Amino acid sequence: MAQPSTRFSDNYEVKEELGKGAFSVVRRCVQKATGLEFAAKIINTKKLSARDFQKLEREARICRKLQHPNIVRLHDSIQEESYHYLVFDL
Ligand SMILES: Nc1ncnc2c1ncn2[C@@H]1O[C@H](COP(=O)(O)OP(=O)(O)OP(=O)(O)O)[C@@H](O)[C@H]1O
Repeated sequence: MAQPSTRFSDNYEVKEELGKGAFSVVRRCVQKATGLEFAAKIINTKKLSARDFQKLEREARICRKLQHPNIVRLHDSIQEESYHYLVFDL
């Protein structure tokens, strides 16, 4: 049987909480391969309605396109079984 995907925890070490959003917790994380630090916005997708889930996908799609010195860059976007991880520059 296929193992559930653990792409986030395989690749990042989760550290302290940096802040909270309406549907998310933002935590500092360290990319294991590089030692680089990022801010991971961790969203419990089990609590989201279908509409909210669409909004989350839209947010990720838009963030991926944004390139501006005053806007944090979306580095990675990972969907696992119960959580979605948006990995931003810290
Ligand atoms: N890239 C980052 N670096 C450092 N801290 C961050 C970063 N992103 C978010 N935070 C912290 O997390 C808090 C919540 O993040 P953000 O404002 O993105 O959430 P939100 O848009 O309110 O959330 P939601 O999408 O759940 O409604 C911020 O106020 C800030 O303290």
